[in-house]
Amino acid sequence: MSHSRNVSTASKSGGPQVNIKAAHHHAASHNPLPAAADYDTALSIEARKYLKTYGLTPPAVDTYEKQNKRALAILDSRKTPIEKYQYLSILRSTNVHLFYRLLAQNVKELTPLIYTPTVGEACQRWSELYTQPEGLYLSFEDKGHLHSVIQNWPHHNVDITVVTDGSRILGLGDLGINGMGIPVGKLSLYTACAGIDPMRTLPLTLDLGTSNEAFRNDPLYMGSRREKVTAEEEKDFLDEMMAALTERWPGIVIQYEDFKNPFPSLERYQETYTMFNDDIQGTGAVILGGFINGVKQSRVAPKDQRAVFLGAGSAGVGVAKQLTEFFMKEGLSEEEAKKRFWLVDSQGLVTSDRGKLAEHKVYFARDDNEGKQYKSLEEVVEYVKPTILMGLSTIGGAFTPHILTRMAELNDKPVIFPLSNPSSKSECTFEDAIKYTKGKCLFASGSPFPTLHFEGTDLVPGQGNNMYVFPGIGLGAILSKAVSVTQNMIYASAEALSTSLLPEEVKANWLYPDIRRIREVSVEVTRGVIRAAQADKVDRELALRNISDEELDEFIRNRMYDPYTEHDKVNAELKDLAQHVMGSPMSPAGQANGNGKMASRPGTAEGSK
Ligand SMILES: NC(=O)c1ccc[n+]([C@@H]2O[C@H](COP(=O)([O-])OP(=O)(O)OC[C@H]3O[C@@H](n4cnc5c(N)ncnc54)[C@H](O)[C@@H]3O)[C@@H](O)[C@H]2O)c1
Ligand SMILES: O=C(O)C[C@H](O)C(=O)O
Ligand SMILES: [Mg+2]
Repeated sequence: MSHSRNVSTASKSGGPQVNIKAAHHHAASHNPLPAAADYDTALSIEARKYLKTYGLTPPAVDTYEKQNKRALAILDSRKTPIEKYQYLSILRSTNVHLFYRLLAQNVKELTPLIYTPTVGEACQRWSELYTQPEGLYLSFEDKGHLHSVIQNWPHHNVDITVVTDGSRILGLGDLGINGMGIPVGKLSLYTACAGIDPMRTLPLTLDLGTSNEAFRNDPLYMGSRREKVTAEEEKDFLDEMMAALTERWPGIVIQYEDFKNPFPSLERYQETYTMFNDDIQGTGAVILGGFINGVKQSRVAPKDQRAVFLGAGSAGVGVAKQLTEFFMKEGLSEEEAKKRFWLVDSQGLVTSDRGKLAEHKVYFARDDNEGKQYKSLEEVVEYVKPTILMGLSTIGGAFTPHILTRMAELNDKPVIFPLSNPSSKSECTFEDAIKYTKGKCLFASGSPFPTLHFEGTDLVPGQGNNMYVFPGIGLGAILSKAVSVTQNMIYASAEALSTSLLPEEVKANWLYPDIRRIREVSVEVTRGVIRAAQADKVDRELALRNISDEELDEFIRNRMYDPYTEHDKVNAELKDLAQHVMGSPMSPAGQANGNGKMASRPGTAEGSK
């Protein structure tokens, strides 16, 4: 991600410096997609003249501080989370650097607005609230021509895409093309958390029909009104899409997100493409990362753990598989390890004698139930007497006061992880978990909950959300130029996350590091992922093999997009350029070469990184 082709400008006293590369691109192509800072009020007067935007923004040159202050005040004046979400979306598309500067300074406060829980409502209302393009839509009708639709994406370089078919958006069901909020949101987190260049990301939503009848009948719905295509049709479509994406961008990393049944495509593509499934693998890794720290605190040995999972879907099975691998590394045989898990779905305890099971549930099906079937979670808890309760069921409130109380009777430190998103689907709140376990539980939830004052202390809830790992998995795959994303790379992300806590975070019994440190945490996760790629020999950036961990960390940091320092790096180039093109000091645009036209500017076109 060298920025050598960029140009930027700076105020003379070391004030804001603003990238004008994409502005040029924008002016040339009228690209309405997120573009850098074209009309940034922090642009110097010289830059505005150079860009011919002089006069199109208010005369004063803003500092970053003023911009932040103004944006936060506007945000504050918007009353509802969705209004704040809308303002932030507009900010991202009109001044991408300001958006990420704001996010960098307020990551804890703004993440719930750009991501879960607010993104859930944004998706439910996407077609109602739609105002601007933010990603690429591929329709089933485009089959046979996906390659040419993909050519329409206006940015020449893409490092990573997040793709959904909208069929299982958070715990909100099939939202069809309204699911676009998820790729957009996840990629914002990629930039905020791991410094992936926002101009090199592709939010991608597939319109393969929807099983959501209300949407199909909604006049405002912006997707096709067909029923969801068959699994076979979807497979053919995805085959074409994978080939077309990698044809245009050979190094692209492809993250699958929020597909109703993502197991077949993970199996089909994971060895031939640089791809992973975030709901199975990212979730598995993030929960393992927190769990490793939880085990240390609960002091229950793996062989004595008894984990009840409410929800046996992509996330439930993904997490159970990841914990199984951990138990095996801790000395259990595979058979012993998988016996530590009791999965419960909408039919009750998953047993091998209860009738035909979906393929992904077979591995964990119990065969020691002696013919008895357990339907409710309460029954299962009484039967199993678990040490761990995981929620990946999409059923808000499923961890009832009675169940939470029981968990505290059974354990000194019960692990209570209500992981379903958004907040309305969380199996319990932080407050209830603390109240009914009398403050004993080790807690993490998928969506954020506020700090709680309990018996004289402030308790901070852990957030077991895959946003702690997927940014580092993606960046690690990009920087190592991995040909595939291996299971060891996923596992390494969990280990790196678990060891990323500061001594004071460990002392405070946190399971996850402070989200405000996410960029540093992502450096550690990225390093772990790169080292695992090297061990598995799937890396193609061979020079990284022989450098020390410290050097690798430095390399990773240097490759991260930083909305503050981005422009420092290229500032010198602008000065050179200004002299080369127009003489110095810069003269107003339009007078540059005496004929009313700008001279051609070397190094400003996209496509040469
Ligand atoms: N915290 C995170 O990082 C994270 C990551 C991925 C998914 N999730 C959340 O996990 C939830 C599930 O995601 P998924 O991809 O596994 O979905 P999925 O549709 O694949 O699985 C849902 C599971 O819940 C079960 N279920 C539904 N109703 C139930 C009921 N009444 N009682 C018991 N089980 C019931 C289903 O049978 C199924 O096994 C979603 O809310 C999602 O937002 C959270
Ligand atoms: O999107 C999230 O916040 C986590 C996860 O990927 C989910 O599907 O819920
Ligand atoms: Mg997801």
